[in-house]
Amino acid sequence: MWKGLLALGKVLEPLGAITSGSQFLEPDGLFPNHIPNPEDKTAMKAITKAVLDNKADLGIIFDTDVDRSAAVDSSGREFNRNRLIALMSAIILEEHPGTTIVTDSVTSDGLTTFIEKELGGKHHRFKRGYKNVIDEAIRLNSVGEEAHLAIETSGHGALKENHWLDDGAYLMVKLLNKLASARTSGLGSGSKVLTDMVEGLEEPAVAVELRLKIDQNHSDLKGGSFRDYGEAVLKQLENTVESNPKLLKAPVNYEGVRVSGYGGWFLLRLSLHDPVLPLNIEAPSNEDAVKLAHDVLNAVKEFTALDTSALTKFVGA
Ligand SMILES: O=P(O)(O)OC[C@H]1O[C@H](O)[C@H](O)[C@@H](O)[C@@H]1O
Repeated sequence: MWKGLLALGKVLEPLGAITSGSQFLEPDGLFPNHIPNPEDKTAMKAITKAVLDNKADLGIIFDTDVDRSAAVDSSGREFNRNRLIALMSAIILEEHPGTTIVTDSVTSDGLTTFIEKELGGKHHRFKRGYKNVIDEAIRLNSVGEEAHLAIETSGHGALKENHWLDDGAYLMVKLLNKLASARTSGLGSGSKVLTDMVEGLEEPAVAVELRLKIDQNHSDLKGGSFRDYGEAVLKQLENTVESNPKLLKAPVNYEGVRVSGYGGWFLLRLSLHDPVLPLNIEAPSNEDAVKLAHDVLNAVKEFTALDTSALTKFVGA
């Protein structure tokens, strides 16, 4: 948070920005206001409210060490998760036409269509983890595929021009540059220029993440590791998907099991750090999301060390 203060004092105010509506600037390790995470709904609600209450042009939110960020436009629309990636892709693809955008694995199908069909770039959906996406972008460049942006739905992002530093503040500076140049070239003030850049992005009606815990002390692990157990769950799901004509496994996928069906998709994968299988589902309606969840539940329900209660609740809802 102190870096956020630094950004306000050293960058925004000398540039003439009015920052008086800013909030929660006092560092407090107990995080009394909300979880310091730009993916968190309460955090985004707080910044959105501040933007609307203060009639601000733009809201900017960071995590504590400023490597994750998100923004809010003057109408209260969020630039986080897929929308932030879409916006950053639009900016980077103006500067580097045709370049590859590297993202994490939980990005939406709509984002791929937007990057490839609307912006003329290439979407390389890789693995979760900021280090994974950055290393992959560096690797692509080293084998002759140009990539300038590596970014996660978590709000972590890195640019080639910024030496691949995982730097949420730099992403926000790119947005501010865009605002400033739009104003100078008479394209109007305020954040509309940014909002217009993501206009063609299709967003799902339903997007959920359910995190299914593996009980490491459960006898069903038979003394094995939670990773082995998680892999067995994924294998079982993969086999079930292959025998279900309504489901289609993603032809290119770098982690977990990603599947399309009922107009939406799901991804079940192992968490990077925890004994957890995060399940992301996106669908055009709640009914379709429940159908996808149902198919996952049916495939994994025999794994007794896996806590499927969140999934059962979602299916029953
Ligand atoms: O795999 P998960 O449990 O969802 O966690 C994934 C996240 O882990 C850490 O927080 C990393 O810094 C992020 O880059 C990553 O996205």
